[in-house]
Amino acid sequence: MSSSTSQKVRVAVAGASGYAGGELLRLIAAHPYLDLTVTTSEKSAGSRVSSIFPHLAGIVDLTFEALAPEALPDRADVMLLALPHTKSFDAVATCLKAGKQVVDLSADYRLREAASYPAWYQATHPYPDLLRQAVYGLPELHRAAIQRTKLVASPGCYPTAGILQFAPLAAERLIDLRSIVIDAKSGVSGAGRSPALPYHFPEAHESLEPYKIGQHRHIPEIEQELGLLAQRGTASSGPVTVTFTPHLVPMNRGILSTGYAKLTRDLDQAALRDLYATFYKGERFVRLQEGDKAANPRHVRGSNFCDLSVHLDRRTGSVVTVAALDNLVKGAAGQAIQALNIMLGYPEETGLLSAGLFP
Ligand SMILES: NC(=O)C1=CN([C@@H]2O[C@H](COP(=O)(O)OP(=O)(O)OC[C@H]3O[C@@H](n4cnc5c(N)ncnc54)[C@H](OP(=O)(O)O)[C@@H]3O)[C@@H](O)[C@H]2O)C=CC1
Ligand SMILES: CC(=O)N[C@@H](CCC(=O)OP(=O)(O)O)C(=O)O
Repeated sequence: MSSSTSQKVRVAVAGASGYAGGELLRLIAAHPYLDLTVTTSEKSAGSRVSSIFPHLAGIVDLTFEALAPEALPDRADVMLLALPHTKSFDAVATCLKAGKQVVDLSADYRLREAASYPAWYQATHPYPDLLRQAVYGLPELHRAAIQRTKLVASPGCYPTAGILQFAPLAAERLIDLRSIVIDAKSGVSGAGRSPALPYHFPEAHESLEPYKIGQHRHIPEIEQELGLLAQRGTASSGPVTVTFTPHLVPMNRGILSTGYAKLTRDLDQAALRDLYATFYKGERFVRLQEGDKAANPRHVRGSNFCDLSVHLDRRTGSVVTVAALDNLVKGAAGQAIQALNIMLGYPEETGLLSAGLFP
């Protein structure tokens, strides 16, 4: 592999003016084998990237373009799509038809069943056949399939935390799979750059607000992936159900996800920790906390790490798991680049190994 410009892979980012798009631009600029050639935005077409993202001045020297998906394949080898939900349905189909590799950051190709989309996204999936090609882009669970596919559906931010924090327990069926409760908190950037009133500074600051209780569209994503893990090697695990309550917290970025479940076997703290250490052995972007320390979003801000901790609540026979990640990095752009590295055959951590910002 070489980092010379002539051998770089040309990358287009659609939806580049949003928060996830901007984070993709930042990470691509630091990547030795990727060359950003196209940045799309309708509203900011004609503006310099640095005028919309001043932190990228001197780093990204491009202008936003209002390009239809049909125009992307001529200008790049791979496509990263950071468009709103339902806006990627057609864009993905167009890029695949042109023979390109795609990583889609929206939810449009995350759910295996087309029948789930009307209920959770108020949309009929127009390409159920393409759903069967899509690989859920969580490298820690689907690395081999990501390597082979042309379409990665990059996970949502909350599901990345919720799935990673329960995966070892679900895979070994050590918990009651219908007792999972996830109480998660997200920074405001999770809602994108043009959010509704509750996300504006005077409404979100000094506040803590639960929302979409029991109805959030990330529920089927978490249940799908934990269910697949629980079914591995058994026909009789039954469905996974998750009670999920997201909260908006007055941080710019970061997710803290605290999960609870009833243990089905008598395990001590050391056995729980061993289970997680074994499951995530060799995973570069999952960090298991030492001792009884809980994961904390302060330590992952700006980085691609997901920090995890697992705690026994002996008195109630429950396990408490904690996950912390940056919603815009491991929860979005970093994870997308991690998957792209795998698709392209680069070392998975290429361009992603910087530490978070502290304090
Ligand atoms: N924010 C986060 O933490 C995470 C986001 N994601 C996903 O990434 C995607 C982008 O999210 P985010 O960056 O937060 O959102 P933003 O609202 O910040 O950005 C949306 C982007 O899409 C473009 N866009 C908006 N409407 C349309 C449309 N109708 N057709 C084409 N382009 C449009 C915007 O361009 P324009 O300048 O023209 O308005 C902008 O570039 C979403 O699918 C989201 O689910 C995934 C994980 C985490
Ligand atoms: C704080 C906030 O509003 N967060 C968003 C989730 C953002 C995200 O990662 O999810 P998607 O990629 O599926 O959009 C929400 O609750 O809808």
